[in-house]
Amino acid sequence: MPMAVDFNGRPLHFIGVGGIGMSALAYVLAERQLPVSGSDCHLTHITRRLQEKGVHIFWSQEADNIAQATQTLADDTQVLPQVVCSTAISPSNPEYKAAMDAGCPMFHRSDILAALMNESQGIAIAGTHGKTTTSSMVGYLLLKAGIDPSIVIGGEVAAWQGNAHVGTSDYMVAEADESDGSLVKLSAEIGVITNIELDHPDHYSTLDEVVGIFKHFAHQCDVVIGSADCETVMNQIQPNVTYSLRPESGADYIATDICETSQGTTAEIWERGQRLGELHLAILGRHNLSNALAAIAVARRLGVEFDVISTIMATFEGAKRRFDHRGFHNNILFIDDYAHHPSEIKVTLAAAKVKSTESLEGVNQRLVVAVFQPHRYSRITTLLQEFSMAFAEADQVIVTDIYSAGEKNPSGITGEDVTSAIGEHHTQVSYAATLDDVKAKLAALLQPGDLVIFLTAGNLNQVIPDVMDYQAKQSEKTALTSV
Ligand SMILES: CC(=O)N[C@H]1[C@@H](OP(=O)(O)OP(=O)(O)OC[C@H]2O[C@@H](n3ccc(=O)[nH]c3=O)[C@H](O)[C@@H]2O)O[C@H](CO)[C@@H](O)[C@@H]1O[C@H](C)C(=O)O
Ligand SMILES: Nc1ncnc2c1ncn2[C@@H]1O[C@H](COP(=O)(O)OP(=O)(O)OP(=O)(O)O)[C@@H](O)[C@H]1O
Ligand SMILES: C[C@H](N)C(=O)O
Repeated sequence: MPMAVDFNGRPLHFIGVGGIGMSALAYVLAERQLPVSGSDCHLTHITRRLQEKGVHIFWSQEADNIAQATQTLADDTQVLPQVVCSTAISPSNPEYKAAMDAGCPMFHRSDILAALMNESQGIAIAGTHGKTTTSSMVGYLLLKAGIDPSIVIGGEVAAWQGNAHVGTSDYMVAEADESDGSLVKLSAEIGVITNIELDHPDHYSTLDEVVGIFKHFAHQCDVVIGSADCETVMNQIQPNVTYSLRPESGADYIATDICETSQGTTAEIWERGQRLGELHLAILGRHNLSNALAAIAVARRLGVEFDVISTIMATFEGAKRRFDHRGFHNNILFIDDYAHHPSEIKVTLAAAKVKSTESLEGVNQRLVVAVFQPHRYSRITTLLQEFSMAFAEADQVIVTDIYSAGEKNPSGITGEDVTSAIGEHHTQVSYAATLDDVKAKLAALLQPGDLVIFLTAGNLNQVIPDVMDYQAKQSEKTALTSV
């Protein structure tokens, strides 16, 4: 029987504490005044936020951190920390090895999440795509509706200034990640499954293996809410409650009269054949209307009236890096999006196309320029054909080299291979290997009126401030010369 996590005062030490999932858990436990420490090979605003919460952050990741994280009690008793690891931490990591050698109780991130969920009324949001967005919507909806759940998700939301919130109710809204198979450790009163596809060939060889994990998770949920627009969810999971963008689906929750504009999406929402009312979303994309239907189904299960739901959802601004408006300079709109799978790229470029219909004074043509940073050699190698056909809605495509995400590259695949594959189906595609090459290419390419969307789960979005700054200067030059 694996050792239970001790939340009664024994120290916890997170290796990879800056991770988007790890940091959310560290935040919640630090908020509970537990002794929490951690290390990460990258110190960011996320580790700084933890430090402000009282988490002891080590400046580097090394074996000695374990001894330093060990507490010495009054009678000189040494209390070894409970060590929590991200999947990103390999067994060769020096701090991991030191913890093992010292005999520390070892846990995975998912063990901590499962323990927190087990002591809560758990609402777990799973699915290959849309977990962060949907869990953000559910958290926001319940928070603003006065239910005040705790929230631990894989993205940052302005409403709670980050990826975690400690609520006053027994409810906990959690993003349930399937990427490493640890989803099977989670159980919940309500489970949501948005869709099921192969996205992590680093862990799964076939779609069937992915389905098996979701089935295991679904059996551990009292109620499963699933998308009727995903055949695999419907055929393999048979959710108790369904939602769909297709009225003919017969789903429990459907959206009709869908109207997408550059300012947002409206739809009529129905619950088991009864009209609930009109929904307006400020965030674009049919995929986000689908995510919103899942959130509505959760809120209705908790007894929230639809007029409250629609009022709150109209003010939801989304999660960072998900169709995230970064700025508007020289009549060019800059959007940052986390899409890193062909299905995600398709739905996001469709939303970008709608956004580009927004009329701009003095501009008669608006091009969608997609800058794509392929993510994980394993994903690109396995899904290259699907990636090659995912960019039809973009007018121009720039492809960078592949973001490794810590992976090795046994197939030797490169960003140039991705560029060539997309080029089989798209005439306006080019390669910009490095972030500096991207800046140079955009300086030459972008025109007033363009909408440039950065598709990245890696570090490509680091270029956005410089690119916007360049365009702002261009705008000033134009203004001066036109005087
Ligand atoms: C690897 C993994 O399982 N990552 C998943 C996990 O986050 P977390 O466990 O926090 O992982 P990280 O965000 O990837 O962040 C990992 C952190 O670990 C540091 N590091 C990494 C290596 C090392 O040697 N030393 C070291 O310190 C590194 O700097 C980073 O801050 O849970 C999140 C919430 O569900 C997922 O979104 C996330 O990405 C899944 C896959 C996806 O969405 O598909
Ligand atoms: N329901 C959906 N179907 C398809 N794509 C979606 C959906 N929702 C969001 N996306 C796209 O996927 C990207 C990632 O969304 P999000 O972070 O919410 O999903 P996730 O499941 O947490 O992702 P991951 O686990 O891969 O990090 C978004 O930026 C958007 O491009
Ligand atoms: C983006 C996703 N977290 C991955 O690591 O593949």
